[in-house]
Amino acid sequence: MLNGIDNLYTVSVSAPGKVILHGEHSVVYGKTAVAVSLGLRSSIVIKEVNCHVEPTIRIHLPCVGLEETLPLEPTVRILFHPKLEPGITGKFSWRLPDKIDHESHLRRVDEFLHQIRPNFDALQNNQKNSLRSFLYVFSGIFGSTTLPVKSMEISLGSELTIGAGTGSSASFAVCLAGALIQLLKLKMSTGFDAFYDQTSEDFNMNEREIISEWAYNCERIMHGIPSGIDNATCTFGSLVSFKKGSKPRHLDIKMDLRVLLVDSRVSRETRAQVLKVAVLRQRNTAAVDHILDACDHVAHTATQVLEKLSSGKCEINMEAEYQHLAELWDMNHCLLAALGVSHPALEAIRGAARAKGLACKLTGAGGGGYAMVLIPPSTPRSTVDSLTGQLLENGFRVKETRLGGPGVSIEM
Ligand SMILES: Nc1ncnc2c1ncn2[C@@H]1O[C@H](COP(=O)(O)OP(=O)(O)O)[C@@H](O)[C@H]1O
Ligand SMILES: C[C@@](O)(CCOP(=O)(O)O)CC(=O)O
Repeated sequence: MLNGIDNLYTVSVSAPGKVILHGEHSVVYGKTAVAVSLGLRSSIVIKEVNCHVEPTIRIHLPCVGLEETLPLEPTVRILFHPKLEPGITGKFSWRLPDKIDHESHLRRVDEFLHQIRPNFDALQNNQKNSLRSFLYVFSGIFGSTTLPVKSMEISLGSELTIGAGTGSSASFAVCLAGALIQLLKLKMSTGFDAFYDQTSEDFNMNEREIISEWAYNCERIMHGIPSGIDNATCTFGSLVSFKKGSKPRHLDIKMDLRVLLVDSRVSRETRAQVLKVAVLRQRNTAAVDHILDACDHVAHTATQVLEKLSSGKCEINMEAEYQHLAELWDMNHCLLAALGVSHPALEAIRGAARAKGLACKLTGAGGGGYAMVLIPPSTPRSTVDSLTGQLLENGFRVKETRLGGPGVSIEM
C-alpha cells in the first residue's frame, strides 16, 4: 500500500507455523519426514513513516516482550558499509542469501548491537535472537542495494506458542524476510529501477525460494544447524518432505485437514528425547531399526493417501481414505511410543480421542509437547465439542485448526 503524498509504503505479510505429520525421530536416522503448515499464523506490518526529528526504526515484538527503537542513520552507516556484495563468495546479492558470509555478517550485526545498545547482553535470549535476526535480514537485503531507507515502524505478532515445536521461529523469520522483500519490490517498482510489477498479488515461486533461504539463515542464528524443513514449510505452506542430506521438497498437495491441536502442558526438550531413542537403539539396534523403517513406510503411505484426498477425483471414497489416514496416525503414534517418546499425558489425550473414535498422534519430539487429533469431515460437531470440553477439563489446552493451508502471504 502506498501513501501518495509522501511516498511512504506499508506492507503486511503473514506466515503459518508447522507441525511434523510423520517421520519425527526416524528422520534423525535418514528416513523421510513430512511436515505440514498450521492454521495458526504470525503476522507482520512494516510501515514507513515521516520522522521529523531523528530517523529511527521502531520494532515492536509483543510475543517476546520487546519494544526497541534503533537510530536509522548509524544502522545504515555501520551495517550497509562496506557493501556485502563483494564478500568471500563474490556473488552475494539479496536474491542469493545462501551466498552471504553468514558468520562475518552475523558478527557485524552483533558488534553493532553491542555498540548501539550497551546493555544488549542483559536482554533475554529470545529477545536478543529476534533483534539479531531482524538486523541480519534488514541489512542483508537493503544493504546490498542502493535504495534509500526511511524511518519505519515494525510490529510482529503471532498466534503460535513460542518454543513449543510448532515452528514459531521459522514463521517469525519468514514473515520478516517476506515483508522486507515486499517493501524492496515496492520501492523498486516506483524508483529508478522499475523492475517489479507492483500489482502482483502474492509472492511467486522464485521469491518464495529467496524468502525461505533468508529464513533458513535466521534459523541458523536461533538453532545452529537446522534441517531446513521448518523454513520451507512456513514459506511454501502445504506439505514438505525432507530427508537428511537433501533439500526439503515442497509437495504441491492442496489439502485442508481439520485437527485438534492439544498442548499436553508437559514441557519437553527435543535434545533429551533424541538422546533417549539413541540409547534405546544402542541396546536394541535391530528392533529399533525395524521401528524406524516402519515409520518411513507410514510417512510414504500417508503422503500417498493425502495425494488422493487432495486430488478431488470423484471416484475416490473420501470416507475410506480418511479411515486409512487415521489408521496411519494411530500406527505412527504407537511406533513412537515403542521408541519411548510418549508420555502419560499424551496417552491420556489419545485415550480420550479413541473413546470418541478419533485418531491421535504426538507431533515433534514427544515426551510432552503437542498431540494432534484428526477430525474427518464426517465427524459430528457434537463429538468435537464434547472431546474438546473433556480435554479442557483435564487441564490440557486445545485449539481447533487446519493443516495444509497457504504459506507466506501478502495481506491486502
Ligand atoms: N512472534 C515472535 N516474535 C519475536 N520473536 C519470535 C517470535 N516467534 C519466535 N520468535 C523467536 O524464535 C525463538 C523460538 O524458537 P524455538 O525455540 O525454536 O521455538 P519454535 O519451536 O516455536 O520454533 C524465540 O526465542 C524468538 O527469538
Ligand atoms: C525429534 C525430531 O525428529 C523432531 C523434533 O521436532 P520439534 O522441534 O520438537 O518439533 C528431531 C529432529 O528432527 O531434529
